[in-house]
Amino acid sequence: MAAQEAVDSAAEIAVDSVRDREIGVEQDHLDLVYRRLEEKIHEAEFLMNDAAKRGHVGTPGALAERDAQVFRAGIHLNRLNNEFEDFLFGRIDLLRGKDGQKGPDGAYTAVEPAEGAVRDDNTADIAETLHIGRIGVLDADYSPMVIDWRAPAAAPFYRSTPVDPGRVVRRRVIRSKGRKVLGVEDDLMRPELTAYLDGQALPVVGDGALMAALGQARTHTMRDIVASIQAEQDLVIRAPAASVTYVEGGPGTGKTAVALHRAAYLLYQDRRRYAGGILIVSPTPLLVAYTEGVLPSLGEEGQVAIRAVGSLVDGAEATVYDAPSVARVKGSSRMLRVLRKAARGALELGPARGSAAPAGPPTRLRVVAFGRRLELEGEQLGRIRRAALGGTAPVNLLRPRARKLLLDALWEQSGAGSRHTDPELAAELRSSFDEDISSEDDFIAFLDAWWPELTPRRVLTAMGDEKLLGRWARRELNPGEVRRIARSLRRDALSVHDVALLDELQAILGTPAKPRKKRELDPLDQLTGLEELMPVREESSRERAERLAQERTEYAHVIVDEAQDLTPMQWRMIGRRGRHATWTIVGDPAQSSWSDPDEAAEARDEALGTRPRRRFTLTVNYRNPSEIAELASRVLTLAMPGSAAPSAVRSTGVQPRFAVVRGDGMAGTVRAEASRLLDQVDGTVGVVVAMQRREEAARWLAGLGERVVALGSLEAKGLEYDATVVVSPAEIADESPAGLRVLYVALTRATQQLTVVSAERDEPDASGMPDLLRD
Ligand SMILES: Nc1ncnc2c1ncn2[C@@H]1O[C@H](COP(=O)(O)OP(=O)(O)OP(=O)(O)O)[C@@H](O)[C@H]1O
Repeated sequence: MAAQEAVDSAAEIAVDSVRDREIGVEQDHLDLVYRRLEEKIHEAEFLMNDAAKRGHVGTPGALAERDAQVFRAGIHLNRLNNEFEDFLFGRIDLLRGKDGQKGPDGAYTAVEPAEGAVRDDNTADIAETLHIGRIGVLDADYSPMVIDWRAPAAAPFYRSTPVDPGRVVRRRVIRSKGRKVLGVEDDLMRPELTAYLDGQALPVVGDGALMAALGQARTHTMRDIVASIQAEQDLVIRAPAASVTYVEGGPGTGKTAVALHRAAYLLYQDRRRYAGGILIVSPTPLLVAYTEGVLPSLGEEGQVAIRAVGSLVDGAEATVYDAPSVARVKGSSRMLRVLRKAARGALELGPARGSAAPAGPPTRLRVVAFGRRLELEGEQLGRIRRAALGGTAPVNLLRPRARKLLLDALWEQSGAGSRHTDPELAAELRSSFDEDISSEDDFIAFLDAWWPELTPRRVLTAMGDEKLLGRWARRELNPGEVRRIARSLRRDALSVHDVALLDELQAILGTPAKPRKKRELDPLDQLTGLEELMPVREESSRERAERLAQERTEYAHVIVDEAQDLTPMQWRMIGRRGRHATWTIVGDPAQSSWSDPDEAAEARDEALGTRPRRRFTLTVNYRNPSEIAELASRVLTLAMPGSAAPSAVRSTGVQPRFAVVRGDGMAGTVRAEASRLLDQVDGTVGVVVAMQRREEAARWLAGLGERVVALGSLEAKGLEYDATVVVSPAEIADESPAGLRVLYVALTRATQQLTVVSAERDEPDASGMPDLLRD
């Protein structure tokens, strides 16, 4: 026994010394890279100082040049400073390549080994070593010291697998913090080979980087996966941007991670094109907050807007949830016809409350022309309104047409047209008639009240009146639906579905062209003309991102995460933001909380038009251990018979735990289970309950600290925790028509441990397992 221990400990010491040596090798390289980076920072600072000096010259040309230099140097400095932290993370050791050509990044381009690179006795020499990082760094001779992870030469780091290794022999992930290398993890892509580097056998350290990454404790923010992107994910990230890239995959297959890395890749690959902005649409503000840090960690911030689907309309923010029966109607494309009717109907309500004009629609137009009184009323006005609304333009933009039709009717009533036979004279008279009437106060007041400028909010509020909505929705909704929708629109706050309705209304109403506001100038600058030459204050990248997000209504590329949840009305809203865009759509039909997937698919296809689709499927579950994945797959079988769950990449040996609510009630049981998990894991614990219990669940957990959160089932979308407590599967499943799929989402959030708490309605068996989860 003692002898065996001595052998084991000798082996451990040997492994440790190889590890230390290899860490030292990478440390040497990192030191060199830092030295080079410091030189570059000095260069950038010199550029900035030099540019500042030129500012004293004062000619417009020198100032413009100074601005350009400061801008470039500022970007450079910013990137270098930001990306110093943990920016070198990978290395590949490669066999000699087929073509012997170097690509633009200084690395050899061939993916396949040259003939003879592997000798007959299965030995080979390493011909090239590449380091991969968040940015590329060249040495003074333009040889690559670090290759940007998005460059073509870095692709083998991600693509190579033991099945299809290409030139890669060893793939190494380097863990570093600031200037210090902390560890290395190797994967051998050609384990059958004995490879030599500089005459020495190639050492191998660790059990592989992926497992190390997956086992880490979770925090409340997502980490990038740049060091361990897997081959099937890499294919999606680097897929050409053309048309529509469609990615499906079960829970935990990395869809969100892939979507974020793809945004960074697209920017790297064609920054000019994506200056038009990339929009990432996320289902909830929680998921936005969870994923927000990933792009900055990849060195990208300014061009990408991540927005929750309930925050896509400026000035509107979804803060409440609709009951499933209300959501089902509001999200459906039936609402389109209701909104068109409502937008037209709301014209008849007269001026907005609070405006100077008398309340209610005016019934009579009275003006004086050629010394006589002209009047339009009743049916005549109704006819004119209907004729004006026959136009195809948005309702607010039809106002000039309505004005013209009113003037036509008044002109006809005046009889002046028949008094002049000379067409030129008649036209002149008509134009001065129009001008006189249009500037009359009575006419202006009438038009404002009779064809008020409508805002989406005003129409939506009007739809809260059950009688009016009943009239506008007569052909589309039944009386029960009208009652429920009207009631939901009478509350102060908006739901995610209301936001899509507002956006649709904006499209139906249109925005009348406003005169452009002139920028206010400092009077002194105006006198000296200095204003033109002053450089604009530099924005921080966050300010810039916010400004772009506000100014922008259309994007060059749109990425939709959790696309399976979008309703037809939401697809229309997002479609308007990407009319000329290329798209990446990421989703999993099995996790859809929308009750009519076919209708949503139709709306999606309409939003995407006829652009060709490129489809990818992700097949490996990186989040859940097999023990949790197996349990969740039972619900998948109920929710979507015949569909396959992704295969879990690891197992922990810890089975899900089943607890049953007993004497002390649900609050006590859930609190006790959450506390237990807090003791067992280092990271976060999520407690998922039916939507109706969200608030009480937060109270159950009061005082347990920040590592634990309570979530409604719909809020859990896309998030993950070290451990989860899923409370009453039956309650979650019964809450909506898509309840089983929502339960599937809830059960697939944990990276380590899952506890299921059952109440009476779950019909638990003797072991506490609820009916829905039994095999
Ligand atoms: N290649 C990888 N290396 C390391 N971690 C990975 C990798 N791919 C995915 N992960 C991790 O797996 C987890 C799940 O990823 P992600 O949330 O992107 O999956 P998803 O497909 O969007 O899941 P869901 O559909 O359930 O929301 C995350 O913690 C992510 O960091």
